[in-house]
Amino acid sequence: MPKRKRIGILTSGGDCGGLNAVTRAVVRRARDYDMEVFGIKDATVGLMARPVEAELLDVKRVSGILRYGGTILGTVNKGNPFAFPMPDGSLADRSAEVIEGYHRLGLDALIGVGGDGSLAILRKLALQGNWNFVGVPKTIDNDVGATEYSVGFNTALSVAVEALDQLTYTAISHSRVMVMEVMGRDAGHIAISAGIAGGAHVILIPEIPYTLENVCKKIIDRKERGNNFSIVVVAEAVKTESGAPITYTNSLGQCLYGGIGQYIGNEIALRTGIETRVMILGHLQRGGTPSPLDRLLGAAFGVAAVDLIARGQFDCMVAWQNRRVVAVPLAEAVAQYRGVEVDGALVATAIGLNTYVGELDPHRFPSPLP
Ligand SMILES: Nc1ncnc2c1ncn2[C@@H]1O[C@H](COP(=O)(O)OP(=O)(O)OP(=O)(O)O)[C@@H](O)[C@H]1O
Ligand SMILES: O=P(O)(O)OC[C@H]1O[C@](O)(CO)[C@@H](O)[C@@H]1O
Ligand SMILES: [Mg+2]
Repeated sequence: MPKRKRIGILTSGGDCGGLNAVTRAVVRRARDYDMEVFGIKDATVGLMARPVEAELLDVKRVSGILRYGGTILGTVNKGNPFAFPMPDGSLADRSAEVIEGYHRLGLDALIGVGGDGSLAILRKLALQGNWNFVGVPKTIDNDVGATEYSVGFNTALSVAVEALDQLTYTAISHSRVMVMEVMGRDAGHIAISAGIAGGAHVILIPEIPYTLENVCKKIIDRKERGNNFSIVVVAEAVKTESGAPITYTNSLGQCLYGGIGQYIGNEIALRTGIETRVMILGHLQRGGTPSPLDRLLGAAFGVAAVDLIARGQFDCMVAWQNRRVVAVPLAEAVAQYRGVEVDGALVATAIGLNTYVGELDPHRFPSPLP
């Protein structure tokens, strides 16, 4: 009897809604091809461990998990195997151990569910180690190239909009400005989408420069027109007006985003005299019940990823384009960082709503229409 094909699946980078929907779909689809599936624990960390940390997944094991937040497989967003932090503080190239982990497990192919950072690392490992690799894009940041949507973005967006709705009530009751800082790493996708859907009056994203003068002018104009409150959404990677990034280093020496909301809030209060409060939405955006759309996307991507393996199509990523799942070369997906399109429909929509989104050509009259 021919040996059953053995495939692995791992999730890497920050967790997000919909990861378990991918895992479940992979296991269910693999059954159709009589492939066995190993779930690798904590991404490259599981492949580096000896014995390799992985569990055989069957349909029963993944039953019901599409409702759960997080990932049953565990994940990492630190410890790049090409520059792995060692106990003595040095960085070591441990890629060979990770590569060997794939072969020790006897895999015929691997599905890596990751964001831009993870997919770039996994592709490098795959090329170096002769892995048969298929990528699935996931990240709340929605910044993976070549796909309109990544798994997890929609859940984060729902959380952010719900938060904005709640902040609006308290802003109105107290006649305040509320500033909400959202995640997104170096892109403003969560901010622009949540800002529009949550009715924000100012949306600041890293892709568009702004002036504090015009942020405050918008808020004062609203007050003069009888609006006692304003809502500001700011993406974590927005810089100060003079272009300085705001990050902090925690006690483990990790450099993280966080704090631009406070900077913007302080400046608004100082310049307008209006009481202002700031909220950092933080990791709430990553968790919680996956939205229906992320479950759908995760399911479609999981099924398609196994189909690609069955067809022997590797070094590619499943992507959502024009209402379909397609396979794109992984090189293409990781080559282009996908920020918010300054000339795109969402920025045009925000401008059409008279939202301040930064300093764009005042003579342009953009429309969401092409
Ligand atoms: N073992 C690992 N596997 C993959 N990426 C890792 C690993 N360890 C550390 N990283 C780092 O994590 C970063 C992942 O970047 P990032 O946090 O953007 O994650 P991602 O995969 O893009 O997903 P997300 O953006 O949703 O967290 C990479 O830049 C890489 O340096
Ligand atoms: O979980 P950590 O390490 O704090 O990472 C936070 C980062 O991860 C993300 O949630 C996903 O990339 C970013 O939006 C955020 O900057
Ligand atoms: Mg990323």
